[in-house]
Amino acid sequence: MPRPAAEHAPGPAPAGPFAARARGLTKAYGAGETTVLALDAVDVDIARGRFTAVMGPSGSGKSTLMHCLAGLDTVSAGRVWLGETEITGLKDRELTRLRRDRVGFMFQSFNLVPTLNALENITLPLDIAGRRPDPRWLDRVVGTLGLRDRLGHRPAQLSGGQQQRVACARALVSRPELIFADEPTGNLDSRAGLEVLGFLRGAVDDLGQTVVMVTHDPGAAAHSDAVLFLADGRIVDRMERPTARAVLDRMKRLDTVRGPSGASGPPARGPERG
Ligand SMILES: Nc1ncnc2c1ncn2[C@@H]1O[C@H](COP(=O)(O)OP(=O)(O)OP(=O)(O)O)[C@@H](O)[C@H]1O
Repeated sequence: MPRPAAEHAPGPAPAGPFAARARGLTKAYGAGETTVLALDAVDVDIARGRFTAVMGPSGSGKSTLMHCLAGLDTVSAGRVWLGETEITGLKDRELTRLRRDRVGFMFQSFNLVPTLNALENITLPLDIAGRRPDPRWLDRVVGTLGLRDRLGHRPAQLSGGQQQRVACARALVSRPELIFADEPTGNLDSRAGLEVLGFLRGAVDDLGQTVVMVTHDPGAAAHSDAVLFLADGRIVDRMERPTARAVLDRMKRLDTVRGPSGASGPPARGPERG
């Protein structure tokens, strides 16, 4: 097993245009016989300015990977960098600041504040940080997401798709280096889901953002530039320029190899690159 993060002095990131990186990332939950190894020495590079999807069977470690890369969860061993900054070993306060300044989050439940209107929800993370939004960027995000005429509405007055777009704008407004989206289309009908995927795609293509999206949906993954496949806490494959068909086929093979018990995964193919 790699050395625990606490034994490393934070160091510079391995070279490369990466928004996030991990080496030997290991996460175990529980202790003794009930230990669950959610991530098993994962090496991963998240390329800057690209849309990466993370797929895998239920329990394969997708959310854990995202949470550890985003500094929302501690690691059991290994090292994680956000941009050039190693986050393993950072103190809570430094980590909170780094997350606030450099990472945006979108979750399946949109986590909008019901008593605030759309604009207030969008700017809330900046308000909390005591920062003012850049008006030109805010205008561009709101325009790109088609929210201009909805800014005064409260969440209850918006459709599911519009609420998710507000959550998307909130993730974008601080111009984060990296946006993590956990099943962002999970609660939406297919039309609204497509809309949100289109906006995430646009955030990458038009606004130059980096997006990492966890999804179960091959159709959603097909909007990404590359898909990482997880099984039993390991990255077992990746696919460039995915199509829904190819992703579906790959997922079926993953499920077949794992078998119904999920006890054995396909052989790991070594460190993930680029
Ligand atoms: N807080 C926790 N305590 C104990 N075990 C946990 C905890 N969180 C996750 N796990 C376990 O770690 C493993 C990976 O969980 P994770 O949520 O990352 O999987 P996932 O691929 O995102 O699953 P799903 O697709 O079902 O959301 C699972 O076996 C899960 O039961």
